[in-house]
Amino acid sequence: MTAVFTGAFDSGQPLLSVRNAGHRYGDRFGCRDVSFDLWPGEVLAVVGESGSGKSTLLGMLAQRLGTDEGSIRYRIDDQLIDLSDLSEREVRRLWRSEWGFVHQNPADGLRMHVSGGGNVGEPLMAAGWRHYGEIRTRAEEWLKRVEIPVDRIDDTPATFSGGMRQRLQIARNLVVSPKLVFMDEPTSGLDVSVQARLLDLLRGLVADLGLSVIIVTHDLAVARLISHRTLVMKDGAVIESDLTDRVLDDPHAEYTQLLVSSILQG
Ligand SMILES: Nc1ncnc2c1ncn2[C@@H]1O[C@H](COP(=O)(O)OP(=O)(O)OP(=O)(O)O)[C@@H](O)[C@H]1O
Repeated sequence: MTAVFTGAFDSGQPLLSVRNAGHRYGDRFGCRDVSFDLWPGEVLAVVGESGSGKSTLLGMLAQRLGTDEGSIRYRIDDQLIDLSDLSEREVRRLWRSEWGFVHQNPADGLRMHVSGGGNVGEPLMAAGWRHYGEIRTRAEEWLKRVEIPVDRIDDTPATFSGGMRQRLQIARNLVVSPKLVFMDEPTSGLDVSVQARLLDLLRGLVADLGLSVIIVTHDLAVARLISHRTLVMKDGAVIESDLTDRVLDDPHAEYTQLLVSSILQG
């Protein structure tokens, strides 16, 4: 079953607007001529085989890689602002209050020697929360929400299972109610049964919080389950993009047909 988009098209403007954007490594483009709009509450999957440019695109959107051509605009106070016009300080503010990034490897997004509760509480402190009791209460709520037993609150993620670590990383990202969350293969390091449970949880949270998400995955089943729309990449370019059901049930590009049929045969 695909996620059903009930998002806020009536909000007038997209949250993110990307036009002809590209990033170059030396004299070669890692991704090029990418254009799309992302709406509030919408989940966009970026799929394609290894080397197709998914990570480059995500890195560029998340301002970790430069935008060498085209533009990436983000809605701030009802205006679409070109992200390349923002200062580093303004981009840091977005990370503190409006953006999240869920890494494939939870260790890249967690502080492994800080307690589980501390990992969830830190972003709240960075956002200005000062009252210890309130921070702890909110951390407990989020541990429950991501199905981590609250009696593990003082344990470090180094003592958690892979699935628990990934759920903790999700809680750390979502506790400050971001608007836009980037996800880089968030389920791919996990066992299949753990993946299914995590995806289910993620899908529920994303819908409840009305998050906009850009999720990179090589797994079309993940795209099917969680995303409203899918971009298919090949050789750094977007070769097909549409509602996820349409792309997966009736792929137009020959490359997408191959991707889909290789999954069906696999
Ligand atoms: N740091 C880099 N320096 C030079 N070229 C790079 C660098 N990172 C990626 N590339 C090239 O950019 C292109 C896109 O790579 P990218 O990592 O974005 O693909 P991907 O779809 O994310 O692959 P994977 O699924 O394996 O992570 C590839 O040709 C790759 O070799």
